[in-house]
Amino acid sequence: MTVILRTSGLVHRYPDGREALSGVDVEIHQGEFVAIVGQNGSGKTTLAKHFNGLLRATAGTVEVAGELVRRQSTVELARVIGYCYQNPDHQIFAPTVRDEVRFGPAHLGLDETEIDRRTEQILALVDLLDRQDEYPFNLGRGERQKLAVASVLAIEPSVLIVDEPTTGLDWRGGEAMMGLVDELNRRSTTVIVITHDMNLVAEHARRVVVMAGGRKVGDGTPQDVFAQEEVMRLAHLRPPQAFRISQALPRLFASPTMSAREATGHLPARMPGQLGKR
Ligand SMILES: Nc1ncnc2c1ncn2[C@@H]1O[C@H](COP(=O)(O)OP(=O)(O)OP(=O)(O)O)[C@@H](O)[C@H]1O
Repeated sequence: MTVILRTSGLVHRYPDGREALSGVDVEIHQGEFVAIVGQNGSGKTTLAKHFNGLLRATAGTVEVAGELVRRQSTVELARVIGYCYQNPDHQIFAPTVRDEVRFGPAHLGLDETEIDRRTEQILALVDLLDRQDEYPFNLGRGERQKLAVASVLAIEPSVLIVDEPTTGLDWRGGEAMMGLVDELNRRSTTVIVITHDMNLVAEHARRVVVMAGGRKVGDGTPQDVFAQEEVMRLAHLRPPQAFRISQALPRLFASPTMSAREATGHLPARMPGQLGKR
């Protein structure tokens, strides 16, 4: 599989001296669906912002599509990497939904027919075609999030990075957003999702990179990573409930006196002498 993103010994120090990344090595292949997880401040966003050149490495290297990022212009990088920020309202600026989507391809210098073709196709994909003349801030939160993704997709990037895709959305909005992201990944877009949501990881990602204190502490399939107690402890993460139940069932059958709450790790297991005390 072709490597589309690679960091080697990536260190990032912010101007105030804080070291947010302390030597991160990661490789992402074309077509993957990767979740980057970790608690607040673990370095997820700092890492992702090196992929679109928004941040520059203090030390180490970042390569996008086989070329060092520092040798590529932001326009070149924008063709490969689409970045959707956590809050769509920080991204949206145009007077209409249509103009918002047209901006990216126009900035790339595409001709009008191609811009029109992409705009229509993508607005249809995110179900906003009949709202294209509206002021974007008249849309609901979920629709604004879809618009923010649409405006990135219009550039047809090979890699889509979505920071906390379901934050601020209700259950239906979250499902619609992740349905869209899944669909893009099926159509060969590489997807990187930055998230705290372990259910989302279990349901959608095929690989998970775990960050803690500016370092990569885990990397593997969700099943493998959730089972690594030390990694989960270092990152202060808890596997999703469905995973805990699937792990607990064999223990529950092996030890009929153990309660389901104990088996899934909700409470410490009772010591033999404490049976029946709770
Ligand atoms: N502009 C900045 N200036 C100084 N320090 C920063 C800046 N942005 C982030 N940091 C610090 O760098 C560290 C990593 O932050 P980062 O935002 O990458 O973490 P994160 O894992 O994405 O967190 P969250 O889940 O809260 O978004 C944190 O300690 C944070 O306070």
